[in-house]
Order: sequence, then C-alpha cells, then structure tokens
Amino acid sequence: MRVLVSDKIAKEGIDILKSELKVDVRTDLTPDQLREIIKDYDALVVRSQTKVTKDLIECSNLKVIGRAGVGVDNIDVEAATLKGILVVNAPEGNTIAACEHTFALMFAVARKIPQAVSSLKSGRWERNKFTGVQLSGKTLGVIGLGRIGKEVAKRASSLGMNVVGYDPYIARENVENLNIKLTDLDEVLRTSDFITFHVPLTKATRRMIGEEQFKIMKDGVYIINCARGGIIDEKALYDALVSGKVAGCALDVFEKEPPEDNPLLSLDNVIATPHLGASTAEAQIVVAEEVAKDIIRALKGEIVKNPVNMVSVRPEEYSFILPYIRLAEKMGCLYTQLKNGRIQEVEMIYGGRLANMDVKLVTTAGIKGLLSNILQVPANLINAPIIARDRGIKITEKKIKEDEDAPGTVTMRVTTDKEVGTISGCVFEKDSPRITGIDDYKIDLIPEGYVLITNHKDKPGIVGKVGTILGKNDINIASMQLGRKSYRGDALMALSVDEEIPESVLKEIKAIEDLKDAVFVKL
Ligand SMILES: NC(=O)c1ccc[n+]([C@@H]2O[C@H](COP(=O)([O-])OP(=O)(O)OC[C@H]3O[C@@H](n4cnc5c(N)ncnc54)[C@H](O)[C@@H]3O)[C@@H](O)[C@H]2O)c1
Ligand SMILES: O=C(O)CC[C@@H](O)C(=O)O
Repeated sequence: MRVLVSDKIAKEGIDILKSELKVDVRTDLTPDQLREIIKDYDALVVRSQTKVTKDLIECSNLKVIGRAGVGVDNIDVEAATLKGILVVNAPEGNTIAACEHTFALMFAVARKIPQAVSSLKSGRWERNKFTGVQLSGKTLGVIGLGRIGKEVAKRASSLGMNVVGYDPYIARENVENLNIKLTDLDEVLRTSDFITFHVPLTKATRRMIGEEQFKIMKDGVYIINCARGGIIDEKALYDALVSGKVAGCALDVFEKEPPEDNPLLSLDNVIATPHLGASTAEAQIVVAEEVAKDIIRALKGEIVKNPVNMVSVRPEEYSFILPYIRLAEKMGCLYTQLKNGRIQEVEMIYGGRLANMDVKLVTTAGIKGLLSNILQVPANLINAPIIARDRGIKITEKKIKEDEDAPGTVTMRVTTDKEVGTISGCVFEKDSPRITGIDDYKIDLIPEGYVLITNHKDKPGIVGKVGTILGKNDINIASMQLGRKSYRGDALMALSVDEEIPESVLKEIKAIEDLKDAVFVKL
C-alpha cells in the first residue's frame, strides 16, 4: 500500500507510516502534479497547505485521507464521503499549541510587542509610542467553546479576565466549572474588550463577523483570530481598524493563504503570524503520530480513532462493539442474498449490554452489509448511510433496555415492498459471532464462508436427500443447523459447506419434494 505525504509533517509520523507502508514525501508538488500522480496512492496525508478538492478526490483511488491537525476545511469531505473515502484527522494534538498561540497574540497585540521590537531593532527608543493595555480586569469574548476555546477560557480566568462565551452547540454543564458566562453572540460582541475566535470554518461561521457585528462592538475592541481566515469579513475588519473601532488585531489565519498583498498587513495596528497556531515541536509530533496510526488502521480495515466522516466508537466500548460490527455486516449481507424486494426500512434492534452503548457504527455496518451485494460502487462504513438515504431507505435504531447484563443481541428487521424479514445475531464468548435467528427460525450459525439455506417441510428424509446430492457432487458439509416452527411444520436448514455449490447442484436440491426453496449464500 502506498502513502503520499504532500505537506511537511514530523519525522515521527513518517517513521510510523514507513514501518508498515511505502511512503513518498513530496511537499513540492503543484496542484497539477499532485493530480497527475494521485491515482497511484491508497492514502494521502496533508496539513493545511494541500487543497484536497473534489476534482483531486474523483481522479484518485484513495482509501483514506489524513489531516495532521484539526481543521478539514482544505479537504472536500463531502466528495470524499460520496466516494467512500475515509477522512481522519488529529484533533487533540495541537489544542494547547493553538491556545498558547492565542495568548501569545493577545499579549502581543495588547502591548504592541512586534511594533516595539521592530522600532527598537531599527535603532529607535520610542517608549511613549508603545503604551499598551492590560488584560487583567478586561472582558474576553470567546466565540466557540470546543477544545481550544475552553483552554483559552480557563487560562483567561487565571489572568484575571472576565470571560463571556458564545457557542450554541454546547451544553451549559460543559463549561460549568470554567467561570464563563455563556450567552448569545450579540452580548459577547457588545461587552467584550478582547474577542477571540475558536470555531471551525463552516457555512454558518463563514463571515459570521461583518460590518453589522463590528457596529455592535465596543469602541477600541481587540480582535484575535487563531482559528480560520474567512470567519471575519476581511474588508469589514480593515474598515473597523482604520476607523479605530477596532484598536488592534492579531491574525494567524487569512481568507487566502499566503495572504500576499492583503491590505490588512499594511496597517500598523495589525500584527500577524503565518498560520503558526499548531507549530510547536510537541504538537507537530503528536498530530503526525496520531494521523499516521489512523492511516495504518484504516488501510488494514480496522476501526480508526479520529474519523471525520464516519461515526466513531467510544474507546471504552471499542473491544466489546468490534465483533458486533463484523456480525451486523454479515447479517446484512445474508439478508440481501436470502430475500428479494425493494428495501424500504431497516430497523436495528439492540438488547443486552449493547442497549446501553452508542451503536451507530454497528447500524452502519448492517447497512453496509445490506448494500454490499447490490451496488456497482461498493458501500463501506463511510458512504453506506448516504447511499441508503439516497435510495430512500429509512434507518432506525431501537434499544430494549431489559437484562442489560446479558451479552449484546442485535436484530435487523427489514421491511421491503414484499415482506418484513428479520435476522438476529449475538456474539458469544471469545468474540464468536453467531446468526441466532432468521425470521421465526432459531439457529446457531457461524456467519462465515459458504452456506446453503433451505426452507422445507419438517419430515424425515429431506435432510438426507440434500446431503446425498452434496456428497455425490463432492461438496463437504462443515456443519448443519436446523430450526423449525413446529413438529412436522415448516423448517429451515443452514448447512455450512467447504466448497461453492454450482447452480446445477442447487437446481437438483431445489427439485427435492417438499423442499420449498434453497439459497446458496457467501458470507
Ligand atoms: N491556527 C492554527 O494553526 C490552528 C490550530 C488548531 C486549530 N485551529 C482551528 O481552531 C478552530 C477550533 O478548533 P478546536 O479544536 O477547538 O475545534 P472544536 O471542534 O473542538 O471546537 C469548535 C467549537 O466551535 C463551536 N461552533 C461551531 N459552529 C459555531 C457557530 N456557528 N457559532 C459558535 N460556535 C460554533 C462548536 O460547537 C465547537 O464547540 C478550528 O477552526 C481549527 O481549525 C487553528
Ligand atoms: O497544519 C497546520 O500547521 C495548521 C493546523 C491547524 O490549522 C489545524 O486546524 O489543525
């Protein structure tokens, strides 16, 4: 498997990749050159420099894209998802680095440090020119209270600042111990002496601060943006800096990077760094290592730690849930081989310990299995929910919270335009997944390899006849499971066999009297 690293990442990450994969580090490529060679790679690792566009994604054979850092706004995640490409990032490794850089910028803009250094180095001694303002006692507005925003808020309090915050997506309890007043955007803008941004660049946050918002702010406010260019309208910011509405501004990020002739850089009250928020030795090692490990996991088909476009599993539930992910996929795969009809609805019903867990990935695996035998472009854990949605399949989860100490059980209930069918399963000790039911029949089938499933009348002789036909055709039976609704009523047999059953043999089996149907499935 081949990995292309197209932005500079720490050697520690490269070494991890090299321990298992063939790695090319090419940080000199133009977009056209990248497009030329991308088809030869299974994985791509980037920071914020490489633009992973829809066009690049579409002409690639990538299985995974890794972002050594948090923001994935340089990656067309939607295009990757539609193509079934996993996107992973390293969201925690640079939190402290970005938080500390925010304070470096805040102190620097408040005390005019870069301007003073520059003046001194050019031979001047201008002590009166560089009087700053104090942080202690001032109000800091924090927009976005995720990983970095919270760390900023924590440290600001200890500097004696009053902290007001805006983040409509977090629960109040989440910031309860942080000494923050959580309020609406207008109040943060109206009351803050310093405003710092820690939101991702999304449709909702793009230019969330423009002319109107500057009007609400206090005269002489200071702005710090160490999150993403594009959150603040740069033209409106320029005007506010020129008019004195904004006393000073510190930017680490720009709408266009590098900013080249950005007029903001011509203003004396703007200080700036070239997107250095994550650039500490410590952070770069952690993000490179984290992303490298996830790239390897992804290429091995294992569950990754930091998926961007796939639901994740709680670390403490990971080992319990993993065999259920495999089981659910087999259940879905069995269903579509066994039954016909247009799938309209899939209900995943969880019992036992699973009923207390986040099982979204198990559900997704079930959907992946259902779609696996019917599509030209294979479904995977990334695109399966989107494909299902686009095909009008309604997916629901139900949790039966009884007997929560019992092992987890999962039932897939599929409604088609012809019938409602169910497949049930369980994982026994030692990670041993079993199909435990098909419709009303109880069985105990290891969901692996070749299986012949028959529907027949429960009467002597039928099983023998099937065995004879298989034997005559040199097909070895590995195990046999029988389930019946009632004595001499309808029955179901699941025969695991070691060889593939040819169509001609299946036809012979189907001709047995009182055998209603026989299906050969591959799991
Ligand atoms: N300058 C750098 O080098 C650097 C380094 C690391 C991170 N970053 C950037 O910093 C930002 C924050 O990173 P993080 O790790 O804290 O992310 P995070 O996902 O942990 O936090 C983002 C927070 O923003 C909130 N949010 C989302 N939309 C919002 C909206 N419309 N209004 C208000 N709040 C909103 C979310 O609820 C979340 O709590 C990201 O843009 C990231 O790319 C920059
Ligand atoms: O790669 C970088 O240095 C930038 C990282 C930062 O912007 C992020 O979002 O993680």
